[in-house]
Amino acid sequence: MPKVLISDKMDPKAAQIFRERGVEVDEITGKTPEELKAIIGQYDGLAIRSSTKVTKEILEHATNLKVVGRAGIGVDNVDIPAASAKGVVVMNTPFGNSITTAEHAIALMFALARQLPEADASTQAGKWEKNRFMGVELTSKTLGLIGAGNIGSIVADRALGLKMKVIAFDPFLTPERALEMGVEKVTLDELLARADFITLHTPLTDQTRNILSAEALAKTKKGVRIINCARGGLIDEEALKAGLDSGHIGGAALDVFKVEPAKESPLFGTSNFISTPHLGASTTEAQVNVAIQVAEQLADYLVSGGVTNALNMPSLTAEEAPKLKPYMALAEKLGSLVGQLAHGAVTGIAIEAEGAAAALNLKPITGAVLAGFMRVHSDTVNMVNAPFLAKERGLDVREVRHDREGDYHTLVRVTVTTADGERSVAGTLFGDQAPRLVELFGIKVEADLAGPMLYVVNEDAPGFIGRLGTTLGEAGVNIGTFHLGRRSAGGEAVLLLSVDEAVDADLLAQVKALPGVKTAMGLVF
Ligand SMILES: NC(=O)C1=CN([C@@H]2O[C@H](COP(=O)(O)OP(=O)(O)OC[C@H]3O[C@@H](n4cnc5c(N)ncnc54)[C@H](O)[C@@H]3O)[C@@H](O)[C@H]2O)C=CC1
Ligand SMILES: O=C(O)C(=O)COP(=O)(O)O
Repeated sequence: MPKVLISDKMDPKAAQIFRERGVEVDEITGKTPEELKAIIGQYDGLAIRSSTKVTKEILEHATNLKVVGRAGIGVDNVDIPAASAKGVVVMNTPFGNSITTAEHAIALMFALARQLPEADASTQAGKWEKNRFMGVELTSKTLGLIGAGNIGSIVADRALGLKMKVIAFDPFLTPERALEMGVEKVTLDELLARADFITLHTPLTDQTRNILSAEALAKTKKGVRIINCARGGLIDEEALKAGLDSGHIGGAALDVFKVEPAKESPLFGTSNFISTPHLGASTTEAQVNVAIQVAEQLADYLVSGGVTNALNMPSLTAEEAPKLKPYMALAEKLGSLVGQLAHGAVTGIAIEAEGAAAALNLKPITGAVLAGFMRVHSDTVNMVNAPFLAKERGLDVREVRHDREGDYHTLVRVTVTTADGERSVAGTLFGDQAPRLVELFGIKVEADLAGPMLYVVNEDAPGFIGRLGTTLGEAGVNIGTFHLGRRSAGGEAVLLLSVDEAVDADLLAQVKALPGVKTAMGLVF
């Protein structure tokens, strides 16, 4: 039974779903990295929010880990390249808390416009300072969105309802989408110069880090009010403090900080500064949504192989997974076969699908071919990290679908390109389930690729099979299955034998010495 650790506070629905889906679950929150390292080895899955930092060191100790699920959106607390390199799938729940977070941004905008927290504190202190708190109206003001994705567009929708003018800076925002959203697409400098309120809704990446730098803040309109419900590293906090102190910045509301938990900050106590402790996603509705989603997604992956919302792997629905499973087994065997047989550096690999296979999602099939191909040289390769490793090695990977009907109702062909040219193998599924090799380097064969095997290429001549059988028999090697194919009578023949134990170097040398043998190799599947 797969075992999952919930390491951050999560709605109880998550644990309930895991149990209902046959996944064992432990809820252990608030662990230090050292404590987490000590226990993470027991788990197949890890469900987190933003507190747990899934670092390279943690992943090194996660010997059984297959999947990390983020109950929320931002995954800057997960070292995705390290997870990919280890073959761990990373998933998030991209929509579950977006409305809630957008509402928090709007709430903070109102709070800034009317200085609600300071007015509240003063009133409750018995001061009744009616003349101290003069606010601004939102109607007709310009709201500048930095980042117009899911949350940014909900914020835009709400702001338009408040009769604000919305302008947006997002390099990936198309003019059509801007039109549909009812916002004006602008450059960052234009946004800085025109916005009365600025709200940030981008992930934290190398491009967005410090996007509101001291220099950018200096370009803003005097009196601008800034809201950040995205990530702390997007704003230079010291420059923000200086801007608030000088009065150039009229107000700032931060839900997120560069260092969290933010127990101290030069910003605390500054006039017109409001803060909340990363509460953007903290509503009952959003937490139920993300808890259900993350548990369903992790359970799907661990129980049936379904992949949803993965950041480092193509999606595969829980319905598709059982259909694709035998294809992935076939693909992995074909990848392994070409990996074991290829001589010299492989520069390209093509995956072709014919018949029923052509209608399938090819990404997982390609991942399985690459995993089989590269596992020949490394034990730690799987479907998740194989495409990344292939890219790292500069392997040119191609996927081709053919409409044509071939000899088989379904066929997957894998062709590798080496300095010596192209070589291909092809396989089908018998009864839609059992992987079978049907073609090897242009020769028709029919073989089950399983366990230790012996591969022999020889000149087709009478008596050869007998001599080979005797050689193996004398060495005490039992033959399980025997598959033969040849280009033409008397031409090149290929033999694939499954053997009960791997053929050792001595025996291989004897086989190679038999008359007519061109190549002989031991294979393992
Ligand atoms: N405070 C909180 O509790 C929460 C914070 N968040 C944060 O909000 C962020 C945004 O979430 P979503 O809108 O769902 O993500 P999203 O992926 O739908 O949208 C992000 C947008 O940022 C844009 N973007 C990327 N690089 C950019 C750049 N250099 N300049 C301008 N725009 C850029 C993208 O094109 C995209 O449209 C998340 O990454 C997360 O960090 C999300 C949920 C809760
Ligand atoms: O979903 C996100 O990106 C968030 O920042 C929410 O964080 P949390 O789950 O509340 O720790």
